[in-house]
Amino acid sequence: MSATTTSSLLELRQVTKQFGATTVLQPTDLQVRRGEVVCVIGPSGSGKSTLLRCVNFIAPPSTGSIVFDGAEYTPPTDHRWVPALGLPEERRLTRLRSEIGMVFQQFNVFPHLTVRENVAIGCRKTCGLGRKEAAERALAELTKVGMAEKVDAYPEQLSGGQKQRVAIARALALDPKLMLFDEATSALDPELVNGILAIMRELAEAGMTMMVVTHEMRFAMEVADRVIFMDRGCIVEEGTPEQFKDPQHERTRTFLRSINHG
Ligand SMILES: Nc1ncnc2c1ncn2[C@@H]1O[C@H](COP(=O)(O)OP(=O)(O)OP(=O)(O)O)[C@@H](O)[C@H]1O
Repeated sequence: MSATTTSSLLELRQVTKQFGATTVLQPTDLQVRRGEVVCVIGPSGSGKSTLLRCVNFIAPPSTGSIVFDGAEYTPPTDHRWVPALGLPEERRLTRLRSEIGMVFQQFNVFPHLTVRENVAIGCRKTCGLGRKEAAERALAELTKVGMAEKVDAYPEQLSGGQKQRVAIARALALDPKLMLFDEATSALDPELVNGILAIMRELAEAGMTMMVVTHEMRFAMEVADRVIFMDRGCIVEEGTPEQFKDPQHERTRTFLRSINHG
C-alpha cells in the first residue's frame, strides 16, 4: 500500500451510482485522510448527497468499491438491494454503518422516543450496552451538545436546532470514525444555524474525520481542510479553501458567483 493509502480512512475507487438508466454519480475516486474535514459543495442535483450515501451504503454504489479503515466493501454484482446480500455481508455493512455517523437535513429523530431514548437506542442495539450504561452514555453525549435539560422531552416539543442536536448526539454516541453531514443546517431557521455549525466546528477541531455537504460557504472556507466542487455527478475541482478563492474551472467560478450573489 502507498503512504497515501495507509493514512486514508476512506477511499472511493471508481464509485458510480445509477438510478435506473440514469447515472447520477460518474466514476469517482476520492481519499479522505484521518482527521480531515472535506466539504462538498455544488449545485442542486449535482450528486452531493448521493456521494455521501454511497460512502455508508445507504445507497449502495452501482460499481466500484469503498475502502473504509482498511476493509474493502463492494456492491452486490447483481445490484440487488442490501438486505438481499448474504448474512456475513450484511453484518459487515452493519459494522460499517455503525462506524460512520450520519446527520441528515431532516433530523430523522424517532418521534415516539424521548430525547434520551433517541440516543440510547443505538447504544443498546448497535454497541450492545445495557439499559443503564446506554442511558448514561446518552446523557453524556446530549450534555456535549447542550441538550442535558431536555432529555425527557419528545421531538415534537423541540425546535429544529434542538432536534438536530439530538441527531448529532445520537451519531456521536456510537463513537464513529467518520461523520457525514448532509446539509445539516439547510432545514433550520436562520437563527439556529450558527449553533449547529459551532458544534460541527468543535468536532472538526477535536480531530473528527468529516465529510460535510453544505451550502454554508463561510463554514467550508473556515473549517475545511479540503473543498470539493461537484457538478453533474462529477468532482470538477478540489483543493484547499485558499485555492477555492481562485478556482481553476469556469463551472466552479460560475457556481461560487451565483451563491455569493444569492
Ligand atoms: N432515489 C433516487 N431515485 C432516482 N433518482 C435519484 C434518487 N436520489 C437522487 N436522485 C437523482 O440524482 C441526482 C443527484 O441527486 P443528489 O440528491 O445526490 O444531488 P444533490 O447535489 O445532493 O442535490 P441537493 O443540493 O438539491 O440536495 C438528482 O438528479 C436526483 O434527482
